[in-house]
Amino acid sequence: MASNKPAVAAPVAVTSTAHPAALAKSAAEAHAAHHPNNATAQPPAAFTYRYNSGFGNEFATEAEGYPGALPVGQNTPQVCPYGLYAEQLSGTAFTVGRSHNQRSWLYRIRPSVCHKPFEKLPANPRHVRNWSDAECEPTPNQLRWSPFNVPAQKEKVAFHEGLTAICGAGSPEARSGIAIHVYTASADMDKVAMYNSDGDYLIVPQQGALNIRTEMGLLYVAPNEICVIPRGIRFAVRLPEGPVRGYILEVYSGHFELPDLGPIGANGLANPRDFLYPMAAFESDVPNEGASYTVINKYCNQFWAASMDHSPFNVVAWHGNYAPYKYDLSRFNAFNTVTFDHPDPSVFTVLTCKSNSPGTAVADFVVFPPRWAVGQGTFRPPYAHRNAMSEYMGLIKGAYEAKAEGFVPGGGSLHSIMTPHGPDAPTFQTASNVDLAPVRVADGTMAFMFESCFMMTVGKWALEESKKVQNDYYTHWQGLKAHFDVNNKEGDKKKLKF
Ligand SMILES: O=C(O)Cc1cc(O)ccc1O
Ligand SMILES: [Fe+2]
Repeated sequence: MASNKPAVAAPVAVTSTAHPAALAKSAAEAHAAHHPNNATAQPPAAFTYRYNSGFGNEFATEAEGYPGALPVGQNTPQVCPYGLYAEQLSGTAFTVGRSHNQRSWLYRIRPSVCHKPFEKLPANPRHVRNWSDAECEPTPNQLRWSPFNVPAQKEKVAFHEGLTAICGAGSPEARSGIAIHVYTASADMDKVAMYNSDGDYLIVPQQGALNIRTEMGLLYVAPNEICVIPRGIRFAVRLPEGPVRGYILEVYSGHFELPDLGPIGANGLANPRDFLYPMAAFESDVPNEGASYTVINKYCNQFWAASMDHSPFNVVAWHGNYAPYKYDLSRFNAFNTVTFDHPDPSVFTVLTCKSNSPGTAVADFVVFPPRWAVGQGTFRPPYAHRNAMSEYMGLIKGAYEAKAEGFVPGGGSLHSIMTPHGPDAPTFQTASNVDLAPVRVADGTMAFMFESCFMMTVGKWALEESKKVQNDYYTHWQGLKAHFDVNNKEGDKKKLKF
């Protein structure tokens, strides 16, 4: 969350065509030694990625070559440096308390208002206008999806065209609820920008890196990294490595923040300094006069388009604490038991979007990273359970510790409120018999969960038309046999067979 101490963050990269991990070779090597699963790809040299670091910091940044583009000591001078326009982007109500207030000041070639009227785009069967529609199904069944197909290059599906709503609840109108999407794409957003009026997007690439141009600058986000594009910020996605697939968590209220650490102390889980924010960069390859740009807006879950005769990525300098950011999941500093029993998965929370009910999240983003398992006398995989929260899970790579098969990278599962689930029969069998030496678990794996207090319905396309729902999912638990023997009154363990 926003720090109470507004401090201008030190840049982590002044000029680089490289990923921050490549900033200092020795540092990168040291990192790689401790984070063996960090397979973050290097971005192409054609783009320059420059970041500041520190979650929720107050940043001040000017595009390279335009020193002094930020006004000094005031936000709205009579005439801004370089003849730029000053524009405020508010991420919270003006009057929100200082610790949670978010806004940025953008200094741009022309203000955002210079566009033609928006026109509504035709309805798309992969979108959901209203999660309470009769065709969205609330279901108490365990649901699992096989991976959605990634379009071929020649199909030319851009990121904004490949958005597919899976499940959700509530509405942007009421500023209450969430949506979970999958995206698949095979083409760059070319002269097209998008923004979401409905809420924040937390994007989890699963296949293929994303080059995301935002109003605040460029982000390179590879699988095993995530990014957050807050409400209203315009962005365009390019695909430097070809076709992509990934997941999106959208929250209709609030913003993501780091979870409180309680007794853990001042450090651990996702550390604030590992969050990277773009430095100012504007689009120089598009002439600002005579160019044609389309801006797509998701507004109350409907898509609209407006044209502009210049690039919306025309911010030469900005300052503030409302901006997109990225985070490398291999930096997650996991905590777990060093004695016994399986802790609740909240111990792996990367980011949370709080509701007004203390301790109950609109949505948590939780990961299951590679780590050591050392619990003694313990059934180590996730336990059988029924939850007061909804659990959507996805897999970036590898294999998830509670599921022997069927849950594959790019696939997903939904276990709704009070829907029973847990380790499948083969996992139970193996984990009940395994030797409890310290072992590495989930090496080469990254599973995640979007956990939410909302009771979600499932979109018609995701449930039926996609044909990706695994109808035999429930059978994976049917092999869980009763071991209780009514005649074994002494509870003699030796008589138990697993
Ligand atoms: O259902 C799941 O696999 C997610 C999960 C993991 C875990 O370690 C404990 C509880 C839980 O819901
Ligand atoms: Fe669960």
